[in-house]
Amino acid sequence: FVPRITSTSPTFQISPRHTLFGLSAATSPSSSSLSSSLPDLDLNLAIMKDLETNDYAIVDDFLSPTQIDAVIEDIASLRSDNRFSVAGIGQDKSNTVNSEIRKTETMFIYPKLQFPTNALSFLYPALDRMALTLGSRFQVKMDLALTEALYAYYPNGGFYKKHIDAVPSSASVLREFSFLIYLNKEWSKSDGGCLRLYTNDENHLDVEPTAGKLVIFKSDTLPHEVLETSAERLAVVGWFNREVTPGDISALGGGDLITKLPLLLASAVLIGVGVSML
Ligand SMILES: O=C(O)CCC(=O)C(=O)O
Ligand SMILES: [Fe+2]
Repeated sequence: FVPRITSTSPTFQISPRHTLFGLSAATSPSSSSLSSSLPDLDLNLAIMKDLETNDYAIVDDFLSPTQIDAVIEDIASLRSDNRFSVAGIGQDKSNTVNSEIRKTETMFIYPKLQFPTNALSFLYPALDRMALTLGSRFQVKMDLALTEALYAYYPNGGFYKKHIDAVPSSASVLREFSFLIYLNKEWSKSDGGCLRLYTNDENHLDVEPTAGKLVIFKSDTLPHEVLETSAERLAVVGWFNREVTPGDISALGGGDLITKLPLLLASAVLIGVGVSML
């Protein structure tokens, strides 16, 4: 039995209708005054149900237009300050750039920046709440100190080949949920760049990275890839990690996790670590 999210959650007590994890999504003009005064549990519940049944969930209007603009501005200004670097992939000891697997530029936004930008000051609390909500729904103890996230900029021609985010025998096994928030206004089908979710052996689902959309999926079960994009493609990409258990340490023979944990706490080195090609 998984408890229903109740109104005792502080997130929902103070939240207006159509608020997800503290971020106000676009409100429906047709909602009645009564329902607009109630917290919107159904939308949250729908996400949780989707995640439970399909291992993924998609919310089209997670960010408001103002929030979308704030994150886009943030990425533009951080890129012009040269805060982005070409992303590497591979095993941790040789986290070398392999453009055959992934072509993108990234900037870590976790561990949290000491002086959060305008966008990060609403993203950080929203992401923390999201991790806690998911943890309580799925009865997993999340460790917010281990949250990883980055801004990703895919240039024209960017892509990321099929992979899974949580790989056994590596510290990435702590990743419970992967999340993506897309920031691409005026996206058109001909731009390519879809997130392809391999929902089972025979089927896949292509998700367009349109502005404001949130995608959450189980990190260990859902292979996915970014199809080549012919337009610049912006995303917030991240992973909510669960607490380390003694079982993790013995399962990994101590080696991987013990050597990586201090690093993991100091900086999000898991990116590209243990992400295996399928
Ligand atoms: O940019 C995306 O849509 C997905 C990125 C991804 O899968 C990853 O960084 O692990
Ligand atoms: Fe991924």
